[in-house]
Amino acid sequence: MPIVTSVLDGYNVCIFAYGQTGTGKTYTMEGTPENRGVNYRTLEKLFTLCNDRSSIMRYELFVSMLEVYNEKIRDLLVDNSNQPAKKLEIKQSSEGTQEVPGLVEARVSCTDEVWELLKSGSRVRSVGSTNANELSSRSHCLLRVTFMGENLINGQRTRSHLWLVDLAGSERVGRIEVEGERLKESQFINKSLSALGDVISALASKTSHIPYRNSKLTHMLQSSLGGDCKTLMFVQISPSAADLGETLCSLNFASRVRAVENGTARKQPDHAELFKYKQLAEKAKHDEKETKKLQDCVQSLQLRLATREHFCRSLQEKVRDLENQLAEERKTRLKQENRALASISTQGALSSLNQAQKITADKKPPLAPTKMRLPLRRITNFMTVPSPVAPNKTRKSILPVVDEDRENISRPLGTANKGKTMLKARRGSIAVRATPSEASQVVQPKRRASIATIRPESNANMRTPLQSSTAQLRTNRVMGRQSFVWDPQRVWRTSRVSSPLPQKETSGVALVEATPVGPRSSKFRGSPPSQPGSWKPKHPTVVALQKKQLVWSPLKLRGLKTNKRKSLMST
Ligand SMILES: Nc1ncnc2c1ncn2[C@@H]1O[C@H](COP(=O)(O)OP(=O)(O)OP(=O)(O)O)[C@@H](O)[C@H]1O
Repeated sequence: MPIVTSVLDGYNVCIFAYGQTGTGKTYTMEGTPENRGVNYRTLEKLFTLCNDRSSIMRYELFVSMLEVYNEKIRDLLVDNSNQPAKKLEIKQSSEGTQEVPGLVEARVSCTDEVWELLKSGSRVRSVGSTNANELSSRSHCLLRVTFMGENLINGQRTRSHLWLVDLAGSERVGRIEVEGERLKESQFINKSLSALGDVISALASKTSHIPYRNSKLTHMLQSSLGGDCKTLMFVQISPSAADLGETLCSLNFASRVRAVENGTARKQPDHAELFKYKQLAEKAKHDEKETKKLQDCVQSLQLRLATREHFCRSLQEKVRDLENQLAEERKTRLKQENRALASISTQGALSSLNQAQKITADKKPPLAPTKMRLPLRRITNFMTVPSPVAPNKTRKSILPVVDEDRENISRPLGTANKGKTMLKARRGSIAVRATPSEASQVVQPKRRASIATIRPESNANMRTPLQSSTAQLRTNRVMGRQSFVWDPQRVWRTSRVSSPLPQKETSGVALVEATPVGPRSSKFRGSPPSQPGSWKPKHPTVVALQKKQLVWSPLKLRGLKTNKRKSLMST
């Protein structure tokens, strides 16, 4: 049987018996133990072929058996004697095949197992007694054998079905004289066979619509009748001349079936395997989409990273520029500080040299300057009267200082002068202390301005122009030379040189008036001792002009010498 071999090759095969009732359809399909029917022989042949191909192919066989009785599907392999029959429905799978969910599929490995199953199913099948057949089949019996094949060489899998169908016999209701339940069964049988005839006619005429769903039988055999399967039909006819009409009908039906061309049969791949491959393909597609999304995300992150790197590079360049600028500014400032220190050291050296010369001349030990000094500022003949109130640091320094340790304080003229009311020429030294911010930037020596004045200590209300000027400067925060600007952060230190002039209270004013006031006044203004030798200035540069009662300064001394020369030359 070549058609049976096709099942093992992966083709769907359908073998069914059609004919008048009592003509031997069941006998042909099932047979007897002595004369095996098509079902047994087919399965026997298939098992033989499976054994022959065992080195190449591996098969698994599953047997299902059902009947369509009165347009109802019933599983014949279920022992439902004690339970009501479970209702089964035909469903179309995703692969386009018709499946009956819940149908028993018994795995068989040999012919004997199949035979036992067929016998058990046949016992359950609905039969009835009619005038034509004592054990007439009142239903369509369908035996489905599923073959799961796997090629051991290439791994190809197939899943094919073999349908072995024993149709109920067509019969004339009036002739067989059935009533009641048998009449109803005959009507359903004739209706389903008529639907089968319509499907065959539609398939033969190649119409667009094939009425498969007009009956459970045609619906179940849809893929076997009009699909890509191989179909074989047995036509059972009666040899009796009385059944000539039914015989002609059966032959006409067989002629239509023979005219049906379904096209080339195709191998049926394992749909489960195909479904698995489909799932793998869908998963690969999904993974590809995810990969594309991740690639887009990575690309956007790379763009953001590149943007941030560019921004960081620009910031680093800015920082580098600022560092270079800061370094240049530091260099410039360092140069300026070096220049300032050099000039200060030069001036300090000159002043020290002058002081050393004078000390040598006076044979006095030089005063050891404890701190670096700037050139003495120009001293004006204005001196402010210290205010009795506001005891701040600056004002305190203006008050008469009696500390003998202060280097700029003139020594007292004698103990006899203590307690006497007399005008004393005083010199105020104003020291400037650099603010912390300035000290951190530029190292500048403490500045000191020496101011000589004469002020009667007894009368604090009297003010000389110098005092008024000092007061005014204190108010205006401007003091000394024009280039000397008052800085509140600095501390002024004034020291006074007591004037040795024993003058009256009003003589201070006269003395001050007699003091030459010019744009270039001497740096130190003090009163010389009243008697030569009685007073010796502590500071060598401070010389008081006693006779003229003027504040003495080296510059003035130089000017006086020049004027004396000029006057001598003129005389
Ligand atoms: N070729 C045959 N050789 C011997 N007996 C046969 C043969 N064909 C049929 N019979 C006998 O005829 C009787 C009816 O046969 P069978 O039941 O197979 O008919 P049927 O077509 O299936 O009827 P129904 O359609 O009503 O089921 C049976 O008793 C069977 O043994």
